[in-house]
Amino acid sequence: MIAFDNVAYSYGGGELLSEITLRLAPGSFHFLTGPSGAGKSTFLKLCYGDLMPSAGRITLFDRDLRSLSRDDIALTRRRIGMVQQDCQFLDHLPLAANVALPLMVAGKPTVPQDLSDLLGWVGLGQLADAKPPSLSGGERQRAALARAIIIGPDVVLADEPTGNLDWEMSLRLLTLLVELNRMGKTVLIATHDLNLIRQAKSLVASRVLRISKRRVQLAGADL
Ligand SMILES: Nc1ncnc2c1ncn2[C@@H]1O[C@H](COP(=O)(O)OP(=O)(O)OP(=O)(O)O)[C@@H](O)[C@H]1O
Repeated sequence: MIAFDNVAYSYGGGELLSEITLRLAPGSFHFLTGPSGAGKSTFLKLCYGDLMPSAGRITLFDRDLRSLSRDDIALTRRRIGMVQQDCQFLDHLPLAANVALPLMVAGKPTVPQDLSDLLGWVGLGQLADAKPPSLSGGERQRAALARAIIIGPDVVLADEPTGNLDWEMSLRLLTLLVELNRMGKTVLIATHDLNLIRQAKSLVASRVLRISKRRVQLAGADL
């Protein structure tokens, strides 16, 4: 689904990520952890085709990222839902319109019942008409998740989705991501919150990737 073969990445100075070889299998659930500045967001951007590797090969849905045109990358991204660290919204549009935006961009119709079901699923049914500035951090994150999945991606990438949330809201968000995984979606969550990772172990069979010394490796049972 997403495969890295001996991938390296550099923003121009020394290598930030080196010799990364891994596969995210369909239906798998991964955490990505590591200290601040280790390259978690960078890794997700590589998975999203937002950055090109400096060396090695990234394959998205069996196609080499380098061989994809801009249009191909845009199409490929419809199969990958990304929840950004600082989820941005169009503040003048109601929440429902913000969540439905990817459909509009993709030239697909918005089915009101589907949109309403999705907002209900993330617990924002009552806030469909609210403007983004009035939302709490947890509401924004759940809105960002709804927006990331409205187009029906196969993969969901989430960058520190619980970064500013209290524990109860973090668990709620984690539960939604676990439910998505049970629906068959491949999930990758970048987080420095080891408690969240420990909590997830009772909910889902997950693997933990850790960035250490520029490499991405499977973490052991020492978390
Ligand atoms: N566009 C960029 N240009 C140059 N350097 C960058 C750029 N984006 C990130 N970096 C640097 O790359 C390193 C890794 O950043 P990244 O955001 O991927 O780390 P992270 O593990 O997600 O950190 P955090 O947990 O703090 O979000 C940092 O030192 C950062 O300053």
